[in-house]
Amino acid sequence: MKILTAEQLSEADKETMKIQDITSEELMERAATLVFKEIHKRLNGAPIPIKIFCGIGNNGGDGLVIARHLIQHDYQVKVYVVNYSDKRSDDFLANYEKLKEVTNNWPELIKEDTRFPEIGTGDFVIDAIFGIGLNRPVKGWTGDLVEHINDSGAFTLAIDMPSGLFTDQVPGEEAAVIEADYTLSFQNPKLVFYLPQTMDYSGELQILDIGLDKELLKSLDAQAFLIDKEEAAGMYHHRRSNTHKGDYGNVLIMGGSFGKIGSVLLTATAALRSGSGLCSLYIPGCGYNIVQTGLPEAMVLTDEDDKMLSAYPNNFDANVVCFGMGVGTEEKTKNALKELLENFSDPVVIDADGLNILSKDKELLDLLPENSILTPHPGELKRLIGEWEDDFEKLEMAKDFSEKYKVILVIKGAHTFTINGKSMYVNNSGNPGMSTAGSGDVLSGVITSFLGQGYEPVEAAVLGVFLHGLSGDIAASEFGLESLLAGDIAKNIGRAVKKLFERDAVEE
Ligand SMILES: NC(=O)C1=CN([C@@H]2O[C@H](COP(=O)(O)OP(=O)(O)OC[C@H]3O[C@@H](n4cnc5c(N)ncnc54)[C@H](OP(=O)(O)O)[C@@H]3O)[C@@H](O)[C@H]2O)[C@@H](O)CC1
Ligand SMILES: Nc1ncnc2c1ncn2[C@@H]1O[C@H](COP(=O)(O)OP(=O)(O)O)[C@@H](O)[C@H]1O
Ligand SMILES: [K+]
Repeated sequence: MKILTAEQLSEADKETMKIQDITSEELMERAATLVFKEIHKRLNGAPIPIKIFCGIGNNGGDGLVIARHLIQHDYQVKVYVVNYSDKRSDDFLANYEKLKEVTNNWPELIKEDTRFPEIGTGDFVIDAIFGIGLNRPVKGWTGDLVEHINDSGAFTLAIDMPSGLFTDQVPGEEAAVIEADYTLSFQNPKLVFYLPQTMDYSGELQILDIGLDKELLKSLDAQAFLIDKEEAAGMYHHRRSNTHKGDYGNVLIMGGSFGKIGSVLLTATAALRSGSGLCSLYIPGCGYNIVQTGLPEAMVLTDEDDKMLSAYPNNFDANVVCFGMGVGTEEKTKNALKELLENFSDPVVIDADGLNILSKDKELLDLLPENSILTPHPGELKRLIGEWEDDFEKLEMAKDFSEKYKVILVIKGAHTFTINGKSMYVNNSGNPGMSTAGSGDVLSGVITSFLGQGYEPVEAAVLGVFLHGLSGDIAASEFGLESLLAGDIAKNIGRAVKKLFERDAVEE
């Protein structure tokens, strides 16, 4: 799904009104009625005190429409108008009038000197204060109200955006932002829902299709692409019957050092579980017995050094090479990476200490074959591209780096970002159980495997990241978050591929 900017979305609102010949009030009615239906489906008439905080713009207008429908369905509703300005929008005013038709219990006005209403932990708060029209940080008494809502402990549902959250910048330290438990956002996801600095504000997320014109949306350039099951399934190459192992890649994984041989084993297991036809490992001598015993399906070549990598096996005929897990950053090992980059012209996958070696000796970056894939976690990324002020600057710096060196960056995290020049892909699978030693090694194996099987490099990265996360989700559902081991992610890749083509119960 496309991630769009606030400007694109409000433009799409306007264009849709023309194309569908509807008023903005009708579009608001449609959008907010969908929200009401979602609430009604879950509350099912329960007599919970509902407190709706409405701004005076169109986000507040949504809140008034939701209030009207809830009141008409006999819910216990109290509406507050947060009067941060006198410039009430037309659709706000129209819906304010309509609300009067269904209740005598008029909205209570909250102004600068008003005592804030008490909010109990058992209340259900609807945040319709600000949406995508926010244009400056929320401070002063409106900020105090936002903090009052946050401190209440009540379940908070944000409409379109948690109030105070911008779509295109990180709120400053002083700014107040609603910490929503759930966000129902209109039409398309917004980038801030997925960035480490801002993702916590939106809580659980649901995107509502409010029927903006499909052709129009198709024509817009995405700020980024959100990768879910549907997008991943579209990238997957089905295996044909008339094939043999030679058709599925011959991957070489160079990694490990004394005490860190397990990392290579995880990468190789993941590569074979992801469908590689042939998988060989190049490791220091000390790992030979461990790897041959741990993974009989893999072939093993050893370096002349017993404890670390010191060379690249130039006579080995692999179609893709992955370098870096557990290798350390010794000078000898740097030479091994240099030899690899000087002798191998197809895209490579570089992970972990391979990245740290590149960061220490940036001249090596110029040797990277075009479309190579680099898989840093945030610490490795900082060493590679330098410090950033905030997540938006990080993404710009990463795009510049990707363009300069013609490489694909896979920035790992709760939502992994794959950056290919100006294009960004945001992963939407995975769970915190995957924050465990070795899960990055598994990811390198999955990506390397797809690259070896002939996927376009960016697809190998994006699909690899998605399946790695989905496999982690399957493993977590079996073992629980705490018990999840990196090896469980590798083991479940096949189930993840099958799941790509299963219909979920909610979709039926
Ligand atoms: N037909 C449509 O378009 C549809 C729109 N929809 C809904 O509309 C929402 C967007 O509505 P919107 O554009 O009216 O902006 P909104 O978020 O309500 O805020 C604007 C107000 O906030 C003010 N303001 C800003 N920052 C401030 C601050 N820090 N502190 C204080 N004030 C501040 C700003 O004031 P000003 O800058 O003018 O002084 C202005 O008054 C969107 O998220 C969705 O929910 C849906 O119904 C679908 C159809
Ligand atoms: N909270 C999380 N939600 C989703 N995925 C996660 C989470 N934490 C970690 N991951 C994934 O697990 C992997 C961790 O990689 P990395 O930090 O390199 O671990 P290691 O170095 O131990 O192998 C990444 O693919 C990351 O996206
Ligand atoms: K809101």
